[in-house]
Amino acid sequence: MQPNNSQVNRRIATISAHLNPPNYSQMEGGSGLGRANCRAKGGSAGFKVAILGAAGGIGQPLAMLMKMNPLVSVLHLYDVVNAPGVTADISHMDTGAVVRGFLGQQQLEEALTGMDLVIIPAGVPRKPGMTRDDLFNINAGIVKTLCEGIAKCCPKAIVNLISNPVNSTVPIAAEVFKKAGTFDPKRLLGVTMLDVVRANTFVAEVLGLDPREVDVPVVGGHAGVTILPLLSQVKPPCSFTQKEIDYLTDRIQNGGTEVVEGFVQRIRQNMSTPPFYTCRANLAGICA
Ligand SMILES: NC(=O)C1=CN([C@@H]2O[C@H](COP(=O)(O)OP(=O)(O)OC[C@H]3O[C@@H](n4cnc5c(N)ncnc54)[C@H](O)[C@@H]3O)[C@@H](O)[C@H]2O)C=CC1
Ligand SMILES: O=C([O-])CC(=O)C(=O)O
Repeated sequence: MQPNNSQVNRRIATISAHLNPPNYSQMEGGSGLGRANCRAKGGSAGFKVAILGAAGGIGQPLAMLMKMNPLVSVLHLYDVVNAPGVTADISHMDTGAVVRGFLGQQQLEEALTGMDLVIIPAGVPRKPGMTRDDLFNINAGIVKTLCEGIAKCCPKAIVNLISNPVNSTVPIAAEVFKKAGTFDPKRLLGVTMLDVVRANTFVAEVLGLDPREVDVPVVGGHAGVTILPLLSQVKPPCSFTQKEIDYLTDRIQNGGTEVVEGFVQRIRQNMSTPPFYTCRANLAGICA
């Protein structure tokens, strides 16, 4: 059956709304997006998510996973390089979320306005021989600027910080939000789930179990000795010899270094970020 004129006009309006999104900062007094303006393609409501650093090794597959997530209706991809190409690619996926790209600091505020969740993998990753702390000087400044934008444009958003050193970037974000009067400890999360994932894997190997059946609580931070696996609290309940405890603690605390050092050859050959590491960090972001 042929669509009638009004149906055709509605379809054209929908397509042009996706291609030419409204200027959010001028809507609703600049106080954020209304639900009615945040529908996914097909019309379902959902969360508005921004990824800052979306063109990087973590950002790109994270963008893909978010585009696959049925809870997400609007996905904003921001980076200082390559955002248009990544946005075009991700937007071709046949899932509901509307994807929009933002390039460079002049578009940061537009990328952030009205967001419910902001995930930050922006910054530099470490190379073999570096500690996460070696990233502090450069990543601290990046995170500070991005968080100032969040405080201004989406002060109620939940913020997931992936950029390292997480032990320091989270306090930096907290200080920025305190200064702006928007700090809420329940809404600021450092992404450390990768430590839990590694702990589950290594403990399952020692116990001879399927990792999906193992739950190891890990507390503390996300670097070396600040990563504290609670091996006395493992589910299912079990016990370890001192040798096993030493082995597991060391392996869990240095899992990131194991990956970074292991890919020295890959980096020399200018190959991209290792796939499992990327995927796990992204799952960590989603689960945090
Ligand atoms: N918390 C965790 O579990 C994990 C954290 N990481 C950390 O995540 C960060 C990103 O790692 P990768 O994606 O592998 O690095 P990458 O170098 O592949 O990507 C970083 C991206 O950030 C962008 N960027 C740089 N400055 C920016 C700015 N001012 N605004 C917006 N975007 C900016 C870059 O253009 C690039 O696209 C690193 O600091 C790394 O250490 C990595 C793995 C796990
Ligand atoms: O170790 C790194 O540099 C990246 C990271 O945080 C991890 O893999 O846990």
